[in-house]
Amino acid sequence: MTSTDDRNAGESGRTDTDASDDARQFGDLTLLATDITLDYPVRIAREEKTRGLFSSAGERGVVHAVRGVCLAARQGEFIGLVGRNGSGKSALLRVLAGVEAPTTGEVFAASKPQLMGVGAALMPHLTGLDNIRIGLLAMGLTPDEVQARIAQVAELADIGDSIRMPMRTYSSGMRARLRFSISVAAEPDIIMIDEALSTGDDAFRERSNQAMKDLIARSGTGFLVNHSAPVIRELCTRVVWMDKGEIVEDGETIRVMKDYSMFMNALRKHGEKKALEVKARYASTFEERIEDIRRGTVDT
Ligand SMILES: Nc1ncnc2c1ncn2[C@@H]1O[C@H](COP(=O)(O)OP(=O)(O)OP(=O)(O)O)[C@@H](O)[C@H]1O
Repeated sequence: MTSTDDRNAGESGRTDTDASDDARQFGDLTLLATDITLDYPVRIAREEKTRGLFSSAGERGVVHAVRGVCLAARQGEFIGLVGRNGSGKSALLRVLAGVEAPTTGEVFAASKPQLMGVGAALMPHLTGLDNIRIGLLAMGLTPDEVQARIAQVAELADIGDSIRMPMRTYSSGMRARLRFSISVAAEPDIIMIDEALSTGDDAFRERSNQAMKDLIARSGTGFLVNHSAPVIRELCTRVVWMDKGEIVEDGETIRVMKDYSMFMNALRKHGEKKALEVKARYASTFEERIEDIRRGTVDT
C-alpha cells in the first residue's frame, strides 16, 4: 500500500513523514558521535616483543582503544557503558567529553559535557571549600551563583570539617565525593561519570544516585562507566556494551545487561573462544547501528 506521503516523495525518495520523523527523532538529540576511532601509539619494549605479548613487528605499535563507534544520545537518557577491562569505555568517554581528540570521527554536543573522572583535576594545596569555589567558577557559574551553592555542595559531599582542610589530606574516597558534588552542583546538561559513584558509603551512594535521577528528571543526558551491574540497572535507561574498542550492543538496559552477563559468564567459565561465540550472537554491524541512529530505533 502506498501512502499519500510516499506518493508525494520527491526525487530524493524522502517523504513528509520521513521529515517529521527526523524532526521528532533528532529534535531531542543532545550528543551525536560518528565513526569514532581512538588510536594510541605505543613503544613496545624489546623484552615484551620477545615474550610475544604484542604482535607488532616493530618497536612502535598502536593500541586501537576505540573503533568505529557511532552513538546518539537524547534528553532524559542515562547511558551506561559496560565492558570487560580494557574494552575502551573510559577512552570513549574522554572523546565524547571532548577532553581527548579522536583519531577519526566527530562528536557533536548540544552543550559542553561535564566529565567527572577519577583523575579530574582538583588542587591539592587548596581547601575543599576553595576547590568548590574554583571548580564552580571554572564550570561557568557566576560568583553569586557560586556563593549560593557552596553549602549545597558541601552538604552532598558530607566530609565534615575536612572541607576546611587542604585536599592533599583527603582520602581518595573523600576526593571522589567532593569532585562528584562539585560537578553535579553545576547542573550540566550532559554529565559523564567514570566510576565515581562506586566510592563512598551507602548513604553517599544513595544521595549521589538521587542527584543522578534529578538530572534525568531535568531532561539532562548522562553517561556512566561502572563495573557494578546493580548500579547500572538502577540508574541507566540504556546500556552500551563495548568490547575491544567496538560497540557490541546498544539498547534497553535489562536486555543488554542480560546479554553482557552471559558473555562475562562464558568468559569466566569457558574462556575467550566461547565468550566470542556468545558475543557474535549479539553484535550488530556498523551499518546497522548507523541505520538505528538515523531511524531513532535504538531502544531507549
Ligand atoms: N594513554 C594510553 N596510552 C596507551 N594505551 C592506552 C592509553 N589509555 C588507554 N589505553 C589502552 O586503550 C584500551 C582501552 O582502555 P580504557 O581505559 O578505555 O578501557 P576501559 O574499558 O575503561 O577499561 P577498565 O574497565 O579496565 O577501566 C586499553 O587497551 C588500554 O590499555
